Amino acid sequence: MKFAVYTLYLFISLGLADLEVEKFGAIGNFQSSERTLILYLSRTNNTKTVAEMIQKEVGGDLVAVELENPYPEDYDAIVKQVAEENANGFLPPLKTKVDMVQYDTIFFGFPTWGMQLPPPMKSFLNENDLKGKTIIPFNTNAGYGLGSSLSTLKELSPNSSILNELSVEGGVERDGIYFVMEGKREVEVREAVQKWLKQINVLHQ
Ligand SMILES: Cc1cc2nc3c(=O)[nH]c(=O)nc-3n(C[C@H](O)[C@H](O)[C@H](O)COP(=O)(O)O)c2cc1C
Repeated sequence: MKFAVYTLYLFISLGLADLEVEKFGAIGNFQSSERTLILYLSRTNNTKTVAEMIQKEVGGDLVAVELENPYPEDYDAIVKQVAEENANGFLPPLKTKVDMVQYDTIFFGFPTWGMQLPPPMKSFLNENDLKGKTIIPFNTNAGYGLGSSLSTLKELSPNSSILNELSVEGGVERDGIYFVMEGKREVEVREAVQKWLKQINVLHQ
């Protein structure tokens, strides 16, 4: 009898332990996606598409960075304005306001502009306190890489933990190549996003 009771107890506790693990896993995932922000700047929708791919994998809130005074449509004009802003340290005011208290994890997406972090992303880091939060950078560029953007991100968020970035080739607006995240390229980038999310342990293998 004693043995039977003990066996029953063992079964119940093992069962409960199993349940606990499952519950914890589910709640863990749920909470992390609830408290995840996917923030991005995008002019020709390449970085936006990567942001949407990330959201599809991990959930979270997708927010575009928008300016109070939008940049000119003309490519040469925006290049000139961004170069001036970078040289003067001008931080363009943002229309986008985010209550950061609700987030622990911030996917931080931007195109490379003038081999730097675009001024609106510098504005965002200046306007918002990301202390104690995890920042996960992602980027698209015309094939020249990230330039100084990651070191600027680190400088402007000294009290955050910054995970390894994803950087992929996007458009080449200079040459009239705007949106490229379709067909074969979309499939390649989606695979790169999934691989990266596993490497940084956001997705499980
Ligand atoms: C103002 C401006 C400056 C750019 N400077 C660079 C650069 O320095 N290096 C680079 O590889 N691509 C540069 N690009 C190209 C973008 O990084 C690339 O097209 C990116 O995929 C655009 O992302 P989006 O579609 O999300 O706006 C620049 C684009 C713009 C509009």
